[in-house]
Amino acid sequence: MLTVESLAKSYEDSPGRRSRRAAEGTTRHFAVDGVDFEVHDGELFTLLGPSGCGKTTTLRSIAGLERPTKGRVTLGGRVLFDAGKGINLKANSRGFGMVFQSYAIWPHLSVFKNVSFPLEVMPRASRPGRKEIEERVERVLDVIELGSYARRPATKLSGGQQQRLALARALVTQPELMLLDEPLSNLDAKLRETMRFELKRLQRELNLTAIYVTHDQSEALVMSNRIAVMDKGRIEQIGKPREIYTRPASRFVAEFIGTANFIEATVLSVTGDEVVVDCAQGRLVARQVESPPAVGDSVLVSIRPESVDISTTRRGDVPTEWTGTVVTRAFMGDVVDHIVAVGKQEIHCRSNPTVSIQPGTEVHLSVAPEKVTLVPGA
Ligand SMILES: Nc1ncnc2c1ncn2[C@@H]1O[C@H](COP(=O)(O)OP(=O)(O)OP(=O)(O)O)[C@@H](O)[C@H]1O
Repeated sequence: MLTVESLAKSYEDSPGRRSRRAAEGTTRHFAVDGVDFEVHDGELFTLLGPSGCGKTTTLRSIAGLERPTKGRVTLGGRVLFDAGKGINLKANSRGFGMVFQSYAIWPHLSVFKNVSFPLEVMPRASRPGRKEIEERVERVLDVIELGSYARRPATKLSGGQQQRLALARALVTQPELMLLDEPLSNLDAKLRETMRFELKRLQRELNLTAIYVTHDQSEALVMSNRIAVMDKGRIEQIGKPREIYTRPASRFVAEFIGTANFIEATVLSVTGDEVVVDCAQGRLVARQVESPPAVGDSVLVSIRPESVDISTTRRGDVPTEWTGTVVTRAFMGDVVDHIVAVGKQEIHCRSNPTVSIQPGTEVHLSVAPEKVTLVPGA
């Protein structure tokens, strides 16, 4: 539906930055540096990455609020921006609904008026009639479950309700694409979690196509159909949440998406999809279906804490089993973490709270081959 090709946006350096980078012979820096992706119909597509990685600049470029330096943006075949051809449609003619971090509802208007306003200010030719405006506002308020608050001043809503109101205001214009920039970041932790599910439900029920910007990896994993992980103005990996989590394409992605144990290793043998590597802890067996490495390659092994099985008894029937000593244990309600010293490396294990082993105890760690990820380019 939406296609973004070779998108780049550079800014003139600030004086401080300019003097730091004088030796590089440039006075510009790229906030977005060659980004390509497609967003499919009905999909919630997330741009995820640390602060300053270029998420917002990418979103604003798609919205028409920034003029990109290079690239092309099309929506259903319609060219919105093309640097080469000098095409740059105005933001208000791109047909997008937008919800930003500061959801800025209009405090002097009622809930109803906040939602009807975007329709009332439409150009006369496309503006719906009074009755249709009323119907559309009522329908949207019902969908976001604020129907009974229609006459209330917008300021007399809770934070979460105000956030939903901001969403309703964007939805009422029936946009082809919703652009959401950290829309939940001003809410407290508990409400943010509830709103994640609400937003996801709405997106699914209304079959909305949306681009969602966040730096919060758990938010991205819960809500997205697909995620693009960004770093330094570029996309590191695009994939479904599970793929990104279980098969990170780089160390950056593995580190950014949750915690992982990283182990340097060398490939000993490759038989079909079974890869045996040698690391400081001993042998480790991995099942690498996609692009297996070659014998002798240096690789980085990534193992999620919840993929490490911890036990006080030796299993003996598993391909990878290490012996170590519990260093610390932390109870976190729904899970228990153990840090185990295996030789010189500490391995982070996460299990259900029924497992609780005293520090100092000798334990055996095992990992199923399909839970071992060999990160390329290590
Ligand atoms: N108007 C501007 N002038 C100069 N540099 C800018 C401008 N806007 C953004 N930048 C720089 O571009 C880079 C990317 O910024 P951007 O806001 O896109 O990042 P982000 O990933 O959305 O970060 P955050 O999560 O903190 O909002 C940063 O280094 C930022 O300082």
